[in-house]
Amino acid sequence: MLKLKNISKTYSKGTIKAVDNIDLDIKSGEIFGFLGPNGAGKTTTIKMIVGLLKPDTGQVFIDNIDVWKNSLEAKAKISYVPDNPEIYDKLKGIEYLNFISDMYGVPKNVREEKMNYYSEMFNIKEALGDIIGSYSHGMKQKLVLTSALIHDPQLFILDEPMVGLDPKSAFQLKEIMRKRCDEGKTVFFSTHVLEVAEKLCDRIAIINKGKIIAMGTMEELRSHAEERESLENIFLGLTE
Ligand SMILES: Nc1ncnc2c1ncn2[C@@H]1O[C@H](COP(=O)(O)OP(=O)(O)OP(=O)(O)O)[C@@H](O)[C@H]1O
Repeated sequence: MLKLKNISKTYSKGTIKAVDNIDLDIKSGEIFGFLGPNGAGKTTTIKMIVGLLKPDTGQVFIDNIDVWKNSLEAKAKISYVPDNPEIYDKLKGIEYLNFISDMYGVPKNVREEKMNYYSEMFNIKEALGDIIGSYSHGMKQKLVLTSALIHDPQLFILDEPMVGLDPKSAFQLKEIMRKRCDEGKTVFFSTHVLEVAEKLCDRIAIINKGKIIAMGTMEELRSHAEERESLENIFLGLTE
């Protein structure tokens, strides 16, 4: 469903190598966690996947479509929730949801059903008539999550999704992620919360200094880590 082939990205005229020749192959129905310390290259990788940053080298395929050659076709299959919900402060919540639904061509009856369902679940339904500028950080994040789920993407990409969510919303989001994968859809997310990755993910990749240094199921990661048991220990051992 998602394939990265030898992608690299440098910043500051090549002086900072943020992502260094990485490969990933994520299947439909997988929930895949992308872990790494601060500055490891997670956000840069995600931005290359969703078409916001052009890789210096390499290719990204979503459902066998090259993101940088057929970007509209590829983007129609995904939703992206960034780590910082910077959205149009002057719009009302409902206007933003309709705008995103229009972009994805979601029919009126379908969008209404999804908007109701997710905005009720995330407890923001009452606020949809207010302008986004009046929302808290968590409410903006929940609005972005709602908007990202309206067109029922085949690939759901989230950058640090648990940050800023209250425990109930974080629980609900984890349930949504798991359910989507059970339906054969794919979830790719970055996180610093190792317990979430450990409990939720089918597979995990650990990135450090732009390179993938470990990848596999929890079992596979454990088998390479001798007596180290928790993901926290494996992570600390690999990235120290
Ligand atoms: N716009 C930019 N200009 C220059 N350097 C950048 C830029 N964006 C990121 N970097 C650098 O690229 C490297 C990777 O950054 P990136 O944001 O991808 O890491 P990250 O794993 O998402 O980190 P964090 O967990 O702190 O969000 C870091 O060294 C960072 O300082």
